[in-house]
Amino acid sequence: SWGYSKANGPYTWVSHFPIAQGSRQSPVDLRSSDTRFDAKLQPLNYHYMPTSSRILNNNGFSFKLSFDDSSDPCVLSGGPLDGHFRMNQLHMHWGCDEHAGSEHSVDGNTYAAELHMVHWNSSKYSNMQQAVAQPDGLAVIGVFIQVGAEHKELKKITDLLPMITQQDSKIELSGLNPLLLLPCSPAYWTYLGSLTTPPLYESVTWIVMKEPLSISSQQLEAIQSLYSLRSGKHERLLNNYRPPQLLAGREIRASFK
Ligand SMILES: O=C(Nc1cc(S(=O)(=O)[N+](=O)[O-])cc([N+](=O)[O-])c1O)Nc1c(F)c(F)c(F)c(F)c1F
Ligand SMILES: [Zn+2]
Repeated sequence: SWGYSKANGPYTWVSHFPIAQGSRQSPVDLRSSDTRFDAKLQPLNYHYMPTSSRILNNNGFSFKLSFDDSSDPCVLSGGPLDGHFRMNQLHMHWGCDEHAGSEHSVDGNTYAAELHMVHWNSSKYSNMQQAVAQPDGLAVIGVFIQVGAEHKELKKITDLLPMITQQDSKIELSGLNPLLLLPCSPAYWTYLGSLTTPPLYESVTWIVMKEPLSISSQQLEAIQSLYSLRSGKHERLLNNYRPPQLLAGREIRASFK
């Protein structure tokens, strides 16, 4: 199946997922020459509260936190969005060194990692599975991550990663507050794009926060070590980020000047 190695990585995905060459693929380079300040963009509106979740090592080389979105859900609205979007899960993309690992880039600059908070359109659809392939089905908040001071809230996740190094292992985590995973500044870019992993559905309204979060180098190592521990031997570390795709005439709007 697909992955991130030479044999099954991003440049091979088109053979099983032809939409990989579609006209609204993600990620993209957020080039200032392609972005336009849009004064009509509303502020983002989060109704996020501490919630219970489960961390799953979903394929041996990444992890995702699934939220129980049946009880009091974490809901996103405002910004470029019509209606309410319920948070379904969050996960990360990263690389081998601290200067590459994010999926989006800013004028060609990449960060150590990128956090994705995946929400589905609960105003129009009844569950994630129904929404995931619809053009207005998903909203994903992307948050850049750089190495610096330790991040207390992300520590609740990075401290648990050594316990889920085996594929399909999972662990409960309650009391994570997604609000604390967002940067202080409300500034964001938004554009219409896709999932960045197969099946690459063109169903995502992307909202990429301008201000990065900082995590400690120990926290980044805990994230990066998820892969090498799985294979037992100290294999080359993994990159699980897709390279930038063609903007193909799309506009990127900025909520800030
Ligand atoms: O865990 C993942 N889940 C996931 C990703 C996206 S996404 O990355 O396409 N996205 O849009 O954020 C969208 C949805 N979704 O439900 O919509 C997802 O469930 N994907 C994932 C993965 F399977 C890997 F093998 C890997 F190495 C990695 F880094 C990953 F991020
Ligand atoms: Zn992602």
